[in-house]
Amino acid sequence: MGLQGIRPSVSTDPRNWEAEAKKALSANAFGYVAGGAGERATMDSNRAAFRKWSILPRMLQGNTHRDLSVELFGRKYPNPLLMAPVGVNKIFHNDGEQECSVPYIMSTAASASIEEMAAASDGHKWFQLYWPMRKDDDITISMLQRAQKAGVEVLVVTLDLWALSWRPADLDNAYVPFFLGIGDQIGFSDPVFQKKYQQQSGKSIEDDVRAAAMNWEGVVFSGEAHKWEDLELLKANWKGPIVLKGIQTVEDANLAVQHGMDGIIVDNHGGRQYDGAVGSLDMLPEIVDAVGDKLTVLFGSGIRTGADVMKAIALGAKACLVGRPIIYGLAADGEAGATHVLKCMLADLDMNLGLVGLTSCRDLKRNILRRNEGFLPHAATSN
Ligand SMILES: Cc1cc2nc3c(=O)[nH]c(=O)nc-3n(C[C@H](O)[C@H](O)[C@H](O)COP(=O)(O)O)c2cc1C
Ligand SMILES: O=C(O)C(=O)c1ccccc1
Repeated sequence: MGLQGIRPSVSTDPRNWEAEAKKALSANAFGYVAGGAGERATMDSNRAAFRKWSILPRMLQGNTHRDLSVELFGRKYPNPLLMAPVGVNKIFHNDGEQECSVPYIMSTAASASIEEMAAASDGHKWFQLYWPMRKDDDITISMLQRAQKAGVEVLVVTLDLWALSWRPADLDNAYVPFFLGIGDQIGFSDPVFQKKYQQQSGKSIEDDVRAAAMNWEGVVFSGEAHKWEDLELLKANWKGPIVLKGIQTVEDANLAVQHGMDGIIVDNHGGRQYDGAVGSLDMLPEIVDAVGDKLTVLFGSGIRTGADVMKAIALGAKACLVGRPIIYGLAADGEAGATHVLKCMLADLDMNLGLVGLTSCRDLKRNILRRNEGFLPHAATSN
């Protein structure tokens, strides 16, 4: 469209998306999406980690046509991007959850029920679990059964948010969207939760949505941590691949293998959960070296450009999760804006892959990268 003189309604430059979302959102909603834990040092490390690697471009490769497809858990995907699970989507735009050629990992904290999201999607379906404590195993099992019935193929279990972190932006704004009942639809529509809540409180959810929201948050973010052995419950109640989200060390990656997991997502929640930590991409190579031939390694946190995707895949990830950029697009222009951001990232990936001489995601190996020692070309920091 740019070549026909039509300016896009949302920028094509990944560095502008956050600012465009800021213009469109309330200060509370913007603080929630753009914010992170503590002084956001983990967020900065996530971006800086990409600058430690540079791509080696090759010429005269005859690679006019490129193939971005990848295979995950025995199924083919048209490209290596996945929409990261993102909760409370309704605070960013009324369109809430949306659909395009990139699979959407439905969040437990989504603004719609599992059944509604599944009905709106004709592609591969993934579901991300915020995992209730053992006293609420019946609710966990109910959510898994609903997801399975709705046609979900892959279960993603998020490990790094069993309690909400210290997030100064939200604390200063006194803003907790899910206490207002936003992002609680999966709980509110769950028959086992409904029954338990009625028995405990003598009330129905509609009687007092705020009280029900507090109760549901107590179920999913109780502040109590699970143990590795607890994964047996999920294995016994899920037919299909299970992927652990939030792995950042070789030790935990090895434990995921020992506990029979099918995949891991090397991801630190986009720096939203703990501060002063290592950049997610910094940990990818050694984790892939340890477990890459035993389970599927996916990557997330800090992905903004096609080059970022190339680096993560060259370092051994099979696909990449994109979080905030899609929400920024959603905020700026609803479903069209979210789709625009994804299309920009895919076009950037395709052109960049081609112009450095590659034909397919399968060509993305470590030998296309050079590690930058010492000088690092500017590490972008967030707002
Ligand atoms: C507003 C927002 C809500 C999120 N909600 C969830 C969620 O419900 N479940 C989850 O596993 N991760 C959640 N995440 C984390 C993302 O799935 C992902 O790990 C992170 O955004 C990746 O980093 P990036 O934003 O730098 O791409 C959320 C992230 C954001 C920005
Ligand atoms: O904000 C988040 O990072 C997140 O994962 C979340 C947690 C609870 C509700 C919505 C999103």
